[in-house]
Amino acid sequence: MTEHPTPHAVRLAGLRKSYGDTLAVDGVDLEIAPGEIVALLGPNGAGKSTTVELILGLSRPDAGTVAVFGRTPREAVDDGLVGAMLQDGAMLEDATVGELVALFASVHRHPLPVADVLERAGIADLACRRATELSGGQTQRVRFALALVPDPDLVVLDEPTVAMDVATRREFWAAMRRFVAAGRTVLFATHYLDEADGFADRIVLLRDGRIVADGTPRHIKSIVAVRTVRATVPDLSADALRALFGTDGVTVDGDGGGVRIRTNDGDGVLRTLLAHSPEAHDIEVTGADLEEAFLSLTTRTGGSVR
Ligand SMILES: Nc1ncnc2c1ncn2[C@@H]1O[C@H](COP(=O)(O)OP(=O)(O)OP(=O)(O)O)[C@@H](O)[C@H]1O
Repeated sequence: MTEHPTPHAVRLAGLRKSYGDTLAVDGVDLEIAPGEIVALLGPNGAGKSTTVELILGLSRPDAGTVAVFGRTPREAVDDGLVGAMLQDGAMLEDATVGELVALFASVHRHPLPVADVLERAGIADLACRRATELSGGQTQRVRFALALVPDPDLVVLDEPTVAMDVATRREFWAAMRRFVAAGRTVLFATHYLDEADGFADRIVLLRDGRIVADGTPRHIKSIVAVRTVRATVPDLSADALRALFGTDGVTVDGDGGGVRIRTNDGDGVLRTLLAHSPEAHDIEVTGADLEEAFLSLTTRTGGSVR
């Protein structure tokens, strides 16, 4: 690992990027310390890929700055500090996997040995396969191998496990864990909440190009403290339920036959429900999982919940 004179692996300040009328990244400030494993989580169009591209220097911000280990993205990539795995990274169709890794290695100053890369990415058995003979999940793993070639201190991955089945996904994260054990920094964009929860030690939640939450998975869950209250409520109509609970931070689905209320205040909802519905029964209150927190955070109107 390279000794770095900066406390930040990644530092984004006031970052903005538009495409025409679309504000893809809208004032992002983010500092990632060396050794952190950070998930960029957000719905479609939240700005994850755009942020990743800016960090890698693949596009330039309209405003704000990007520093990677205190350097410009370009310098960091040229110095072999960054490995990237993008959603649509090019593959040479005529080359074998081994040849492709060797080709990548030939353009880096201090590459890992090809066999080492294949081993670390868990694809030694694919070395003689041509790119055209790979499944979607295998192609993803080859892209991961290419990201490891420079023996980078920072790995940036955009939706790395797309097209991987459950077993391949598990192997991928196991390979990733081995790779980061030496204190490397990882930033990955994902839709998969379970992956962010299971692999990252910090989740940065993006919505509409802005960071709406930033913290450990536990913190993300605690700041919204979402509870789901389910009940059969035969004596209240759907309208009456919405009138009772349809305030900020509470969503009501279903009707009296089977209602589901998502709220930050489970106790309050329960008290109100019992006060207004003597016939309410089959009441069940469940705690937040990250999916609930995510839905709550990404559908809430208004400001940030940092
Ligand atoms: N090259 C581009 N040209 C025009 N608009 C773009 C371009 N790239 C992204 N956008 C727009 O910018 C916004 C952010 O897109 P981005 O791909 O960064 O989001 P994302 O969170 O990665 O989404 P997804 O999960 O669907 O990949 C979207 O509204 C998208 O349509």
